[in-house]
Amino acid sequence: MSLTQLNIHQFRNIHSARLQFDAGLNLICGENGSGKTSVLEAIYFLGMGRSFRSHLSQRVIQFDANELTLFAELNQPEGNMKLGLRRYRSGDIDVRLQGEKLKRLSELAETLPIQVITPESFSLLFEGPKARRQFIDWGAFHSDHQFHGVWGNVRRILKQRNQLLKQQASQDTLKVWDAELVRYTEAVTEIRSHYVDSLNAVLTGIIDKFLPQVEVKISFTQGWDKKTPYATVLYSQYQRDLAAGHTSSGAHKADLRLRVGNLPVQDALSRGQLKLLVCALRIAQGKLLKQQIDKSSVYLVDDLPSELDSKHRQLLLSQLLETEAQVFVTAIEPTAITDSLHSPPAQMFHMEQGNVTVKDATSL
Ligand SMILES: Nc1ncnc2c1ncn2[C@@H]1O[C@H](COP(=O)(O)OP(=O)(O)OP(=O)(O)O)[C@@H](O)[C@H]1O
Repeated sequence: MSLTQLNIHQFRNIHSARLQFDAGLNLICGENGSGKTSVLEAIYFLGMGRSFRSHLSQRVIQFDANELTLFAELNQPEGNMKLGLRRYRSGDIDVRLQGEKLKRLSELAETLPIQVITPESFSLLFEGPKARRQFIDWGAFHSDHQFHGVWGNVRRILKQRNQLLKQQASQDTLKVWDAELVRYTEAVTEIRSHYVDSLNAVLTGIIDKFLPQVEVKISFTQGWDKKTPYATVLYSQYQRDLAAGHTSSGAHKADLRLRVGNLPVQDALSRGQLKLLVCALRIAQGKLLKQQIDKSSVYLVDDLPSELDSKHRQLLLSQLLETEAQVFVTAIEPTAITDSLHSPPAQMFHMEQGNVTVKDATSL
C-alpha cells in the first residue's frame, strides 16, 4: 500500500499543492517554518482524521479559510483507491473512500496504517501510560478486527459504571454492568497480550541492531493484578471505587513496561538511545503488520537527523525501507539524509513558504 498522489488545499501554510510520491523513500527539505511538517501532518490527517501536533483540528485549517481539503490516490493490492477528506471550521468532517461517504473514522485508519516518528517521540517512554496504551492499541487494532469493537464496549461500560459509582449505586446494581465489563475486558486483554508477545519476537532482532550492547526487556501490564480474576478485583475494590467515583483497575490502566536490567529505560539510556528504542518499537510494529496481514505501513519521520549520528541515521533509514513501507522524511538540509544513503531518494521535494517544488535528488 502506498500513497501515489496527494492534493493539499488550505492546510496550515500550504494554500494549494499537488504532490506525486514514490512507493519508497520521499524526502521533504526546506528551512524552518517552510511547511515540511505540515505535509506529514496532512498525510496523517488524511489517515486519522486528526493531527499529531494539535488536538484542536481547526488549528490546521489555513488562517483565513473556512475549510481544508485533502485528496489522495492510494495504490493497494486490490487496486487504486481514491480518498478525500474535507474538514470545516464548524467541526463537520466529510470523508469519502471511492466517492462513498465513510460513517466511522476508524475506517480511515484501517485503510492507511500510519506510524509517526518525531523528535518528541521518545516521550512515549516516560509520559503517562496513555501513550504506551495507544502504541499497543495501534497494533491490536490493525492485527485483530475484533479489537476496535470490543475496546469500544469496555470504554462505554466503564463510563456508565463510573457514572453509577458517582451516584453511590449499590454493589447489586453494578453486578449486571460488571459481568459485561469482565467479558469485554478479558477479550481486550487477550488481544493486547497476544499482540505484545508477537511484537516482542520481532523487536528483539531490531533492538540488537539499534542498541547492540543493551538488553531491553518489554512486558505488558494488563491493568490489574495478573493472578486475580478481574471479576474478583471489581468486587473487592467496590468501596474504594465508590469513594473515588471511578473504576480504579482494568484495561483502561494497561501499560507497557520497558526496562534495562532493573532500571526503567529512561534512567538507563541516553536521549539518542531512547530515540533509537522508539524507532525500533515503531519499526517492529510495521514489520509485524506486514507479517501478520501483509499490509505495509506509511512512516512519517519528522526531522530525522535530530539527535542521531550518521551511522544511526543510515541504520534507521535502511530498517525503515526493509519493512517495505512508504517513508516520508523531513530535514532542513537534504545532504543530512542523502549522505546516509547508498543511492539518492526516489523522490525529493523542496518547501518554501508553503510552496512545494520537486527536486532532482541525483544533482546533490
Ligand atoms: N493554520 C495555519 N494557517 C497558516 N499558516 C499556519 C497555520 N498553522 C501554522 N502555520 C504556519 O505554517 C508554517 C509551517 O510550519 P511547519 O511546522 O510545517 O514547518 P517546518 O518546515 O516543519 O518547520 P521546522 O523545520 O521548524 O520544524 C509555520 O510558519 C506556521 O507559522
